[in-house]
Amino acid sequence: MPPVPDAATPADPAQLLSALIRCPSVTPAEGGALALLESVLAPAGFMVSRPVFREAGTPDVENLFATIGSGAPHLVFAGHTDVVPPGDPARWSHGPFAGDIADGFVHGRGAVDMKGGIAAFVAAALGYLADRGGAPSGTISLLITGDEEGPSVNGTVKLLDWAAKNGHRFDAAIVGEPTNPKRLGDAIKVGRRGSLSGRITVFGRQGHVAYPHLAINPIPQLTKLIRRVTAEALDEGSERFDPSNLEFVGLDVDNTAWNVIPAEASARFNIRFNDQWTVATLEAWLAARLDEAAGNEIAYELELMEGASESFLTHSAELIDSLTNAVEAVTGRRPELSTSGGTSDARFIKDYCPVVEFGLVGETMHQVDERAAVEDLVALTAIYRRFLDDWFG
Ligand SMILES: N[C@@H](CCC[C@H](NC(=O)CCC(=O)O)C(=O)O)C(=O)O
Ligand SMILES: [Zn+2]
Ligand SMILES: [Zn+2]
Repeated sequence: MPPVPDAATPADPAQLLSALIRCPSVTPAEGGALALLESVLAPAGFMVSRPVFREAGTPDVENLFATIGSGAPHLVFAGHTDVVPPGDPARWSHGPFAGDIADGFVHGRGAVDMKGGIAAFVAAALGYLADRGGAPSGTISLLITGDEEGPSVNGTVKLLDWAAKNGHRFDAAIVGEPTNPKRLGDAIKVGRRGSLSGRITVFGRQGHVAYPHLAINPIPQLTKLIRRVTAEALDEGSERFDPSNLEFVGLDVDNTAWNVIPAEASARFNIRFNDQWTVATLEAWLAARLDEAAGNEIAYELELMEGASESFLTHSAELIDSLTNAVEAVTGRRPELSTSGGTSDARFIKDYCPVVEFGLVGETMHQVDERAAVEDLVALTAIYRRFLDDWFG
């Protein structure tokens, strides 16, 4: 088994990642991952807090905030130690929580999403501090949650509020999510599309399938509504964002019988939307089309779920240029400034300071045989280190 990294020396990112993978931190379990980070950060002089956040109806979640130095500039590295479940371990070439280092890769769940990003920024920060006699010329903080892959209720959103209440003001943030599609240096994320989930429920009248004139079947009515809202594209994209897309993700009819017309049918959807929309304009767009299709004939309800996020774009040229230059200096490639893909905890951080995202190559994230190239971990550490030297320079 690979050794736990030596806390007294700047961490080797591959060894640190291997040790983190051996902590089975499937959301919402802490799995030892935050304790391991604390054991590496505290001896280096970081003040480490481990707040636990709670909310009715959601699991309690452990989080970590570590900070060193004082005053401005205040840089925060952000990320999550929770991971998605591995599925059947027998399908993996290396145990999902074994942390094997073999064939030039660190193997295991979370290798790229995103314990690898954390290992690299911890190694970079420890190296930077060691070279500066233990103190930054400003403040470096680490904001790590155990609730990114889950409901995202007891994680970054509450940790940011906690940090603000404890007097921390950030000037810039880097999230270590895997942002590169194919090769390290492909892309920095400088914004994210918004996300809105909702449900359309059609109310019919339950009845016997042999006597349909005495019932109202909500299923064909629901399909009419679905057809209407999927009949046209939301948009064709904008200057900085991909097109918005609306996807139906579930159909729910509470009926196990073969001879009963059900009373209700509902469809769940998620919309990923660009800067041409807000949650409010999307609601109006949906309502107009649903009303038109429903007329007086279909009784329906549109519900929008809590936790929607608006799109955002980071405008800080200082932050984007510094990171771009660091990526180019190490990889020889100038990264695309991207807003594609899913959302991330940057959607919460952007309310506190400019935020950009850069991490490993995301190709194997959430897959069986997730793995990070050791070479990429070393290069990512060098990129973060270069950024630190430049930012605090
Ligand atoms: N479960 C949470 C957050 C879901 C975040 C998730 N993000 C990714 O998959 C990242 C992929 C990428 O970087 O493109 C998502 O977009 O659904 C919630 O729903 O609140
Ligand atoms: Zn992630
Ligand atoms: Zn993920």
